[in-house]
Amino acid sequence: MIQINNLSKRYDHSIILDNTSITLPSKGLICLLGASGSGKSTLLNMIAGFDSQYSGDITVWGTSISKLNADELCSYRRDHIGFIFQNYHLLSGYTVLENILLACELNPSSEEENEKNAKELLNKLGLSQKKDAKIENLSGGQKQRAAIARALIRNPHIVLADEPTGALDRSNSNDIMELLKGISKDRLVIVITHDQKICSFADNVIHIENGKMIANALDTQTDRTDNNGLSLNKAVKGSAFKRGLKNFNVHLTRYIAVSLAISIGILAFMLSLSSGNMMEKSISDFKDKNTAFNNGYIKGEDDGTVYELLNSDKRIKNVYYQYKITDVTLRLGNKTEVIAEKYPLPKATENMSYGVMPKAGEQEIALSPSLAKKFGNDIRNLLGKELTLKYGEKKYTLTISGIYNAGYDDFFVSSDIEQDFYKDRDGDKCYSISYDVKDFGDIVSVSQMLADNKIDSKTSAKEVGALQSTFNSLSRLFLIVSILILAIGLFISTVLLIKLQNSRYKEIGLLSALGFNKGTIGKMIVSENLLLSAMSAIFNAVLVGCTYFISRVVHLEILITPLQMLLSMFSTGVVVILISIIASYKLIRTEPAVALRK
Ligand SMILES: Nc1ncnc2c1ncn2[C@@H]1O[C@H](COP(=O)(O)OP(=O)(O)OP(=O)(O)O)[C@@H](O)[C@H]1O
Repeated sequence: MIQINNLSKRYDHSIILDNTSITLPSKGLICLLGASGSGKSTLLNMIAGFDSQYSGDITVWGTSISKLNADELCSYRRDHIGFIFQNYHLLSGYTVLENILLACELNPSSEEENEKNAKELLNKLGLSQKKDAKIENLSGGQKQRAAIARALIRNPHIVLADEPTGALDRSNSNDIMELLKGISKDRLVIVITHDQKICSFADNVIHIENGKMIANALDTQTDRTDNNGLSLNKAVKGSAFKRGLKNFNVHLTRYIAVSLAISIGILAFMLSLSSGNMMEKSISDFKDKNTAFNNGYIKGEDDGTVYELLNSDKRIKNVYYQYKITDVTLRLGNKTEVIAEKYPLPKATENMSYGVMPKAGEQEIALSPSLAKKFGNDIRNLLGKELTLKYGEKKYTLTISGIYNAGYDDFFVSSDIEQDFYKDRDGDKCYSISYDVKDFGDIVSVSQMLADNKIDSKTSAKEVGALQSTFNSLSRLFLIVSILILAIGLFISTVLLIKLQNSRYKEIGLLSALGFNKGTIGKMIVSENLLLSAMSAIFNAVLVGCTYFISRVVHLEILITPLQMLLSMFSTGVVVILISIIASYKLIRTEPAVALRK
């Protein structure tokens, strides 16, 4: 027996039900009639325990459901209520059988037993042929039967049907009503309808008019004994992850689109960060080719001023005066050449034909092509060969490290050997000054400082400056484009996720109506979000891998370090989780009645 006492319901300022009372029997078919907007669905929602925002009291078999907490209401809905929705509320992407079994997921009985019951019910309803058909491929009448099967599968004591025949033709309507009439023999069935002909099936009719429930005398005498209290079993744990996985499969296409959009955005962003790596690679290539890249050369005599200026600058090291030297003998194999006069020359601006400039500490020498030819016709073959250099009393064994472009007989040795040449020249007039810049990044600024002091130095500052400015502009451009791609990716995926979640209010409302509590629904959505995040991270890894592979094939210097790869995957996962939390926050918090109305 259901006792409704002094029930009032208002939405904002409009009163829907106005301090109205009625007692309903435990068995029989009751039709609920009333004008559109009179509050029929509102009343049904309150009896079903979807909506508990009202004043007054609803007592079902001696238990006031108005006083139940959210979890108890879930148990009540799950164990006692079968609800047939006006618009079926069946889940697309799921089969007929899966839709029906959804109501059994929180059932303690075994999966086999539930499936057996579902199949028997489908048989009775003439839907056994369609059990494996996707719900969206069914006709209106078939959908309504599937919805009835879902409402009956747990053999509820109260069946509430909101216009179950609204979308059906007369013959289908009659079939459905016959069915509901049949099951009302041992339970209470309340049917909302606008159709007077449907009322001919009813044992009683309740009218809702001006916020009041009006009925002919209802026979409730026979079920006084049923008022011993509702049995409210503890919530049975459903596998939120299993449900999340199933949902993930159903919405897979949209989830793939979201994952791709985010992964591409983050990949673009990571690539722009990798432009720093490209810069470093180009600098190291430049250094390999031009080993005298940090050397500076200032021609002319000095009274100590320039020397002091260079030595006092922390960015500069290895400052020394250079002098003209004479009578240098070079010997390779059985060939000897004498250089009568050798003037110091700038190293950083020399172009190398083969090999590299001599490096300090390596005992190396570079020759001009005309000098090299005197030791062998194939000058390239000379690289790596050992040569003896004699200057005064000094004798050195040096390896030929390179051949540089010059039209006369000349050579370069590394700064340490060169300084050794000049050991006893203190007091002589210098020809030039040599210095090294410690850091690559300071080459341009040191040249600028010397220019500001009206000192003309020969360095690789122009090349280095050009390299840096090209890279700076490229990196800036790359960063802007990648931020744009990232923003577009984030925007698209957020919109897709919000749209997807908005389309799911009915599904969440339905689960709630079937007795899934907020915690389980929340866990289900979180599981989906985690799966989406994992999928996006994997997509991102695959995209990074493909980009890396393509860059190798087409010889593009795109460098992504393993750490950046991990970071890219990790940030993709985190971004997806954040967006999904934002997109599903409202969804998880929405009350079932509100969710079902959306
Ligand atoms: N969540 C809500 N917020 C505000 N107003 C609401 C809400 N739900 C229902 N209403 C209003 O309450 C009134 C009763 O709605 P209800 O759906 O119960 O009517 P009904 O009798 O079932 O109508 P119909 O026969 O057209 O389905 C309507 O005016 C409706 O606009």
